[in-house]
Amino acid sequence: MHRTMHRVIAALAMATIGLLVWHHYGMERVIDLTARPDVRRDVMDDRWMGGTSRVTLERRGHAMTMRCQLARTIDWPACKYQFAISDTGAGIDLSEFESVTFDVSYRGPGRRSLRLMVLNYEPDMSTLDNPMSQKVNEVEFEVPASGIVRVPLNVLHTATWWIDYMKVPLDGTDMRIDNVTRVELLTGATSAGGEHVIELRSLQFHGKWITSDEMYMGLMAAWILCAVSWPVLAALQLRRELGDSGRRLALLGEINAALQLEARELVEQANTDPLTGALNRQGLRTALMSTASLLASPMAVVFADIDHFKRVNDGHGHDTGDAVLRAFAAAIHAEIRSNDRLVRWGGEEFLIVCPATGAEQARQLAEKLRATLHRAAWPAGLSVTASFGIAARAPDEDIGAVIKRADEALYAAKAAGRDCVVVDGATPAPEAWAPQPSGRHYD
Ligand SMILES: Nc1nc2c(ncn2[C@@H]2O[C@H](COP(=O)(O)OP(=O)(O)OP(=O)(O)O)[C@@H](O)[C@H]2O)c(=O)[nH]1
Repeated sequence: MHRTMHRVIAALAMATIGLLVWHHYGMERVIDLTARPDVRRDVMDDRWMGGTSRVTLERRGHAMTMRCQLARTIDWPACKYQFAISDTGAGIDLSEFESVTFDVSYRGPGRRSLRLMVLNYEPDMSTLDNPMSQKVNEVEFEVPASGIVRVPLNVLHTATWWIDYMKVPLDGTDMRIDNVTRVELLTGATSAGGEHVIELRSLQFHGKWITSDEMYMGLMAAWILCAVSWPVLAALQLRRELGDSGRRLALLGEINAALQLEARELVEQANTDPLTGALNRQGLRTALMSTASLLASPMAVVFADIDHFKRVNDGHGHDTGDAVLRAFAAAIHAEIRSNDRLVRWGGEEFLIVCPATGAEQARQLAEKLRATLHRAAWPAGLSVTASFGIAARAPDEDIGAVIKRADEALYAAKAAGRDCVVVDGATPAPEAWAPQPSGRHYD
């Protein structure tokens, strides 16, 4: 943003300098009365006022030559060029013009002077039926024998004879050239009698397309706008940046939350057996490390192993075997407490870690599970039983050692004929030798 503003200021500075130079040396607007097709050009002598001067006109292209036999037989004898711009009262605005130039040659007796009259139509005092009612602004100036004369327009003044004639109040006597309908160039007021030959090659009004005042006002407005807009733009930029960083923060928050969720899911996946949803060995390790109460005495471990599971796979296919494993884990999960942990130890072998549980309680749990398996409905109409080995943890005993003892008890249960519960170091409960349940069994 700052770079943009610097560029704007540099551009504005260059535009300012360029405009000032251009305004000073160029930007010129010219109205050429000797060339404009809508201007009627003519000459006139003083016979209409009772004088006896005589005038003739020769034209050569845009150049005009007025031959005037000036006769001083009246008070104000004169010959003149007349440039009629408008007969309707709708003239041209010369108020923004600065000067008028005459490319002229003058041959004649006495002083070489000319009078410029600029007639301004002002609706509050001028009427179309009386040409004299237009305000007469005039100035008299010396001219060389031949050359260009430049007359500044601000030396024009309202003719006193016209003010007298029109009886204009004081506040209406200011020089105005904002609605010029006629321009006249006359012989001087005191020109000597005799022949005056005046060749006029051009009569041009010069001004600028933009007045100095307009230009300075415009430049000032541009600089003020620039100065005011700087802090406003800076504030807007700041707001946009704040909004952007807010949005970035929100996005980062969302990404963070998604990553956390993903990380949680990954941890869960790493700790869970995908087939049964039970913990895997890594899951048990994590649970033991994060939940100290799991090992609080008394605690027991129950090993459960599906009997003759190989026959399920062999007889009904691996998919049915998987379904049995899922149903087995679900049946056990439904029976254990929420603070017990079910772990798939491998294959068809499961471990139940039971905190705050003694050997007898664990045995009762295993019996309950055994009965549940008997009652459960299994895929493909199968009957599924399991053998259970139990070990209770001695104070300060390593968990690995407890699991090993439970495994040995399980081995004993298998050896004892399966579908029974064996407690490590204890005589298996009488139910361990209970008769086989009815229904299909793989023996
Ligand atoms: N469908 C399926 N079978 C599995 C999976 N993991 C292990 N098994 C099978 O489980 C069977 C285990 O067989 P064994 O170790 O002989 O045990 P068993 O047939 O249950 O016999 P006992 O334990 O002595 O009653 C093997 O055939 C393994 O292929 C599993 O994820 N899905």
